[in-house]
Amino acid sequence: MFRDTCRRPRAALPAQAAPPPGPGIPAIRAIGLRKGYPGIEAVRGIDLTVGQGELFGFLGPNGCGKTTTIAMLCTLARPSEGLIEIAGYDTMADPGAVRRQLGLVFQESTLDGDLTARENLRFHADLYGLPRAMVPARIAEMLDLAGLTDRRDSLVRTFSGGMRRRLEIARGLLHRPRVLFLDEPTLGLDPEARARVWGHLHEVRERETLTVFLTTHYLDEAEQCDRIAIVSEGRVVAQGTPGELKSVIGADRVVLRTGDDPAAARDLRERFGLDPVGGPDGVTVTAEDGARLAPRLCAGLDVPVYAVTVIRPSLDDVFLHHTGHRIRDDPAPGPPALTAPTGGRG
Ligand SMILES: Nc1ncnc2c1ncn2[C@@H]1O[C@H](COP(=O)(O)OP(=O)(O)OP(=O)(O)O)[C@@H](O)[C@H]1O
Repeated sequence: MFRDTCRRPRAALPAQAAPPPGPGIPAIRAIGLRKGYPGIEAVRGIDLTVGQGELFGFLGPNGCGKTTTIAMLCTLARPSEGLIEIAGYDTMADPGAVRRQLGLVFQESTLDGDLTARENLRFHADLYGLPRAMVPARIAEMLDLAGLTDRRDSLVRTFSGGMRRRLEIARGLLHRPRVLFLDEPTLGLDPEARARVWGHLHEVRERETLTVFLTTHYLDEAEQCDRIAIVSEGRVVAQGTPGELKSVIGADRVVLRTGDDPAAARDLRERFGLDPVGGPDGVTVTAEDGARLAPRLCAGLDVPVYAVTVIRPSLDDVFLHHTGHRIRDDPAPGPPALTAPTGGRG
């Protein structure tokens, strides 16, 4: 959550959309980023490179330094050490040019409930100094994108949580930023509202050339990221695509429910060279590619196979492996499982 280190910029911001960064220039580049507060080193040497157009997830347990890092990337807090470039602009040397590149959506709503949706957007357009002639059309475009055109003249305090989030994202995009920072964009929303916010985000990414830097504690949101960095105690401890991160921590598990588990275990050992483990759910083997192995096992065992389940390592397993915590403190949903009933042989 953003605290006092992290305030919205007060000064009016530049009028023109920033020119696009040249090809090959990262949307975000941070080198050796550190930030200390009295008695605590919140960020302890973070390196990050985020490419143009990426949906980048920044995950970590509470208090690991995510918000402090975002505050520095957004020019809202000064690093104790390190270099940051946003679309090639140095945050320290050229903060104005950097802010022109940024859209910010914080955990806590900064909408004015006593203004309408349209008035909130107009206020933001004035704050960012958008050319007056383009404001009505851009506001209409953003309201349309947020699915709020028919509520444009309603007071924001009458909006649901999901509508507010969509309006906040629309507002963050009004001045055509190159990089959108989203701090827990769907926190506290019900599943339907979360799905709509994500639908909105995907549509935005199709329409606008945009890099999204996202923090989330939701597993399904992390799964949608192109790449993820996992932070623990102020450092990046793992980085990669969701698939890469999962493949590093281990293999798939294939669980077989059979008519004769001891015989199946013997077959698995002798014919397939596997190392089966028995349990209440059946016989389990591990494999690099469980989905490919499962049909071979079904076809090759002499005992009847009633069901086969392939369990892949989840991002939650990855998170636990690197940080010692689950992504959420409350029980997370289990990993996606492919269960195929089968007649087997015999
Ligand atoms: N202004 C501040 N003064 C002193 N300590 C701070 C300040 N802001 C953050 N901290 C401390 O720095 C550490 C990192 O905080 P930060 O808010 O960056 O973590 P976070 O990963 O964003 O946590 P959360 O997921 O709970 O929002 C924490 O120990 C926090 O208490």
